[in-house]
Amino acid sequence: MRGRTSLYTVALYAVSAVETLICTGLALYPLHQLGILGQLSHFKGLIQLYSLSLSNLDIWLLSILKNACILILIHVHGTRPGQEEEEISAMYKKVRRGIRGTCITAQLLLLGKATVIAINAPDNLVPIFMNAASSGKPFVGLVMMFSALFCCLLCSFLEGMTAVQSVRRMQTLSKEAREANNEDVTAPLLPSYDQEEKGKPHKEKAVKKGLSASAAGGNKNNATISELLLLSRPDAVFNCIALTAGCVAALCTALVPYYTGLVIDFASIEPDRSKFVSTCLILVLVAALGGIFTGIRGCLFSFSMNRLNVRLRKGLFHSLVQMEMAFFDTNKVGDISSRLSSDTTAVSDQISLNINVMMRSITQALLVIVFMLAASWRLTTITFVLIPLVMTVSSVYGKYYQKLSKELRTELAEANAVAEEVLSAMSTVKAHAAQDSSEAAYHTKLESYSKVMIKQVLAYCLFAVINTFLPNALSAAVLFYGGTFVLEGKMSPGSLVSFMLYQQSLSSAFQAMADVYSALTAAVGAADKVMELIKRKPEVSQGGSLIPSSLTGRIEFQNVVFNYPSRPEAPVIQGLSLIVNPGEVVALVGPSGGGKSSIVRLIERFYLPTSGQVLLDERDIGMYKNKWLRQQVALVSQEPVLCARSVRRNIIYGLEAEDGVEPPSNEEIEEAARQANAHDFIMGFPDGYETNCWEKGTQLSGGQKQRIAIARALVRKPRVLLLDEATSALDADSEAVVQEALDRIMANRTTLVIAHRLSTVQHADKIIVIAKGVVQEVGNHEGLLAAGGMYATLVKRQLQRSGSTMSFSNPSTGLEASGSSILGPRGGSRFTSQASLLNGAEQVD
Ligand SMILES: Nc1ncnc2c1ncn2[C@@H]1O[C@H](COP(=O)(O)OP(=O)(O)OP(=O)(O)O)[C@@H](O)[C@H]1O
Repeated sequence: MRGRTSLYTVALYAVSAVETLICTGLALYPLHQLGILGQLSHFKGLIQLYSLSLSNLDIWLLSILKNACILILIHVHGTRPGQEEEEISAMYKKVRRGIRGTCITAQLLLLGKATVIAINAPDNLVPIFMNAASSGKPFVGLVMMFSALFCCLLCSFLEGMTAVQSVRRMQTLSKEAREANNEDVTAPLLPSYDQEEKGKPHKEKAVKKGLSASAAGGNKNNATISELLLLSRPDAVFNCIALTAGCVAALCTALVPYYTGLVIDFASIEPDRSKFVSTCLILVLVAALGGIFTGIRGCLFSFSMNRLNVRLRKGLFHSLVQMEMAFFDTNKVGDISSRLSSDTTAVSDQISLNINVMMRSITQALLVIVFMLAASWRLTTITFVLIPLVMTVSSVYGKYYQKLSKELRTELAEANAVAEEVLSAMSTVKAHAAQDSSEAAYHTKLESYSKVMIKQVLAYCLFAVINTFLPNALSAAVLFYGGTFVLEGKMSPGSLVSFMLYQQSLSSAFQAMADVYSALTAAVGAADKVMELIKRKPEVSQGGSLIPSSLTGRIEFQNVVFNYPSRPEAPVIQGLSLIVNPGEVVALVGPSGGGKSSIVRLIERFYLPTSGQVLLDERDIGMYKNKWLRQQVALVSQEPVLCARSVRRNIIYGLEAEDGVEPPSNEEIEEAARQANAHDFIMGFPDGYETNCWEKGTQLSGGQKQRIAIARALVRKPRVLLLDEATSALDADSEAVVQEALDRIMANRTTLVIAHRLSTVQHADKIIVIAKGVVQEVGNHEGLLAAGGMYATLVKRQLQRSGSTMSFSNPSTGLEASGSSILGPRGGSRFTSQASLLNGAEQVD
């Protein structure tokens, strides 16, 4: 941050210093050459020198005034303290406007001077400079004047850019400092490094939040056009060859008007048949070469465009799969997939296509300018006065278009998210007859999208109108002055025709550049989001490098405090300490929202605790190598997600050769499936283990999916098993089969079970009752019933709700319970009760 701020400020000072030096040199050197520098010490002499028509003193003065204005604006006006946020923001806006206004005024004055010289300067220049030249001194007055003009013009552009960026940066820092301090602070435009440092963590936090980071934390992750161009670096070879081909093609294009002019002169002004024929042949040859090299250039650029597209998608996908879970809590899947599909294509297409056009246009423009200067420097100057106008229109439009483009993508992503949500939950939509409201929601989103799209279309129309008018106006002006020069005998008709063709060629080059600029700025809108994601570092690291030779499976929570990053104000776990000994089966029960699943997520390291530690075998869980940890700690969740691939590949998900591990053998896969009660039904499929599960396992029942998920966990031979309501979504029959498998696999493993059903938890070695992120009770089923606390109440409520005839003997609560199905041994038939601890819990809460 500090570097960037310093860079802008340093760049501003550097450009101002260079400009002052060059302009001073170019203003004083001619006077020195003429031996009249001494007159500068007299005020009268200075006025006289300034009035010389080819003097550069006015440019020098203008440059000094401009630099002074910009620096004064930043230092004096900008350091005034503001009271309110709006005041400060308005002040920065004023300063930026002032800087822009100063630069534009200077640029207009410079262009005005160039026009006046081009129209009025006599052919023999000013005698005084002619005398200097004839006296043998190497001095060309006009060239120096144009150098001074060009230098001042260029520097004013650079100063404008750096100064505005500098002010923007300062505004962001000032805002961050205010937010960090949460108190009224003065808002100097040139912040101290202290302020920058204060703003830093705040901004980093904002960036970490996700897709909306740039809105909160400035433009750190914003892709700039130069960043987009850098993305093409790996294709540098192809681009270089394409560029060379483009240069040759541009040279050929630039030669066409030249030979056209000669053909006209040899046909009419100085008739010469043989020269006429040979020039025509050369013209055809030049045109043919131009065509061939244009083809080579286009082909190579298209090739690199496709490579870039693939590279972008790979980079983005790589970045996405590394993201921590909190990222997916705050970013919609629709938005993310839109980045991956349309935005990457937009970026790569726009970049390569526009690099192609940009290179061609720049080369073409440079060559054409040389030819134009050779044909007529006056007409060239007039042509160039109008160019900044076109550029200004393009830049203003570009910014607006970029904003609209970003808005449009966001609207589209939102509409897609709604559609995706509805389509992926079609059964729920139909079951609730929510088709109409779903359609209405989608229509609303589409309407907002259409509104932005209409704005974008109108913006494009306006730009097209202006962009078409300006080149034609330019042609008319050039034709007028060119015609006058021909009438005055200063130019041949052939040269005027050549010049007009050059000018058209230049116009098309600039037009293309303007188009490229606006298209690139549109690509920046898409690239902003893509680059933001590619560059984003995951908040939860991929883990350490520890791979111990054995693992007992002891889990310990040491005073863990946790809240979800997306809801920092809502504590989920508050000072939780618990120990699960190796081989123990521990059940977590408690009211809904109490934090049970969050405990499992912390063990899985989907999230990091806010404070405290989660230990596995007395070491912080983050120290273990991620891949190894995922094999040792297996999770079976309530709704297992199967992928559109074979049953076999679903079972060994994450253990394939591409994952960098030795894939399990067929025997191991089948053994895992047998233990999960899945082998028989899998073999019942026509293709057995090669049967495709289709997207999200749509062709399998809930129980079948769950058993494949259990096999998936078992094939890893985990030491720790996490069962997060693994049977709660199943019907009684499926639950029976799945529960039987679970009972079997729990043996000899540390198992943490979350269950709402009494049948699942009552035989656990230890039952931990969690409510509001705090351990309320710990004990076994009988002990907790006897204690008559929250667990006993939960059980009581459950039995009442289920209408069960079962009764517990519970002296303290007075509950009478019986029923062999519930009280049966572990591994036995313990699944007949459909009563839910959750139901009871809701009332307890
Ligand atoms: N991804 C998330 N982002 C933000 N808050 C969350 C997230 N997941 C859960 N929560 C919140 O954390 C709290 C604890 O949720 P958790 O899923 O751990 O409860 P639970 O005890 O497992 O509940 P249940 O028994 O209903 O599954 C709840 O208030 C919930 O709203």
